[in-house]
Amino acid sequence: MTSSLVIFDLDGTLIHTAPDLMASLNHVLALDGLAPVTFEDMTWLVGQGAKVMIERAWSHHGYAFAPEKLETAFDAFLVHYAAEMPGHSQPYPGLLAALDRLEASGMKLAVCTNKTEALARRLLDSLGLTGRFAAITGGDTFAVRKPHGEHVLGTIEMAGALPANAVMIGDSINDILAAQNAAVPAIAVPFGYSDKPVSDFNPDIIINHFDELDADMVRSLIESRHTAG
Ligand SMILES: O=C(O)COP(=O)(O)O
Ligand SMILES: [Mg+2]
Repeated sequence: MTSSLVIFDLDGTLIHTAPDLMASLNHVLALDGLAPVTFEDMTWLVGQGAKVMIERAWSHHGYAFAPEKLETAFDAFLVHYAAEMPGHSQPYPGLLAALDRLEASGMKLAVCTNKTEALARRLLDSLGLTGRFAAITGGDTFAVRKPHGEHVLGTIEMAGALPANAVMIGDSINDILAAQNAAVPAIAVPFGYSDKPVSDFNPDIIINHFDELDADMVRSLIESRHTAG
């Protein structure tokens, strides 16, 4: 039988990265003399990768930018963000124990993030976590990214699992929609970066802390999907 697969979003789900993302974004904004964004703003700036984050911050400031400026700003962001890694970024409380529990039950783990794959790998490397995941895919790994279901399905395939045995855990509407588009059960966490309550996205279940996540929960979500047809 194929192993179950638990797929994690990265920013705001596995790792609390917003302070470092914000520092690098504010560095880029300052290059154009723009005011910094606040931590509150990060709840709607994060989710579609760094390029969209920069564009959203520019629009927020009413900054009329030429599209070619985006590549320069993105490069400046990458240099700043990668240089500080892992900075203040840390796994959320209870995460490492939850990964241990799932692995001990024979489950595979994967990461499906809209960060670029290189940045995601670098961050996970810097925290000593890369080896725990059967697959790590980013917003640039495939032709599409979350909320597209193919990003989730591609991650499942790379991890050597089957959609019928997978669940997705995330903090934003992109994660829950991507799971729904891939027809896999969705677990939402309310402690990440979302400007709307995660209950608005109709996940199958919400966990408030990683202490709640175990193999029984994953199995019952997968089984309930099968009985529901
Ligand atoms: O960095 C982002 O904008 C999104 O990253 P995530 O998909 O890991 O939440
Ligand atoms: Mg996220």
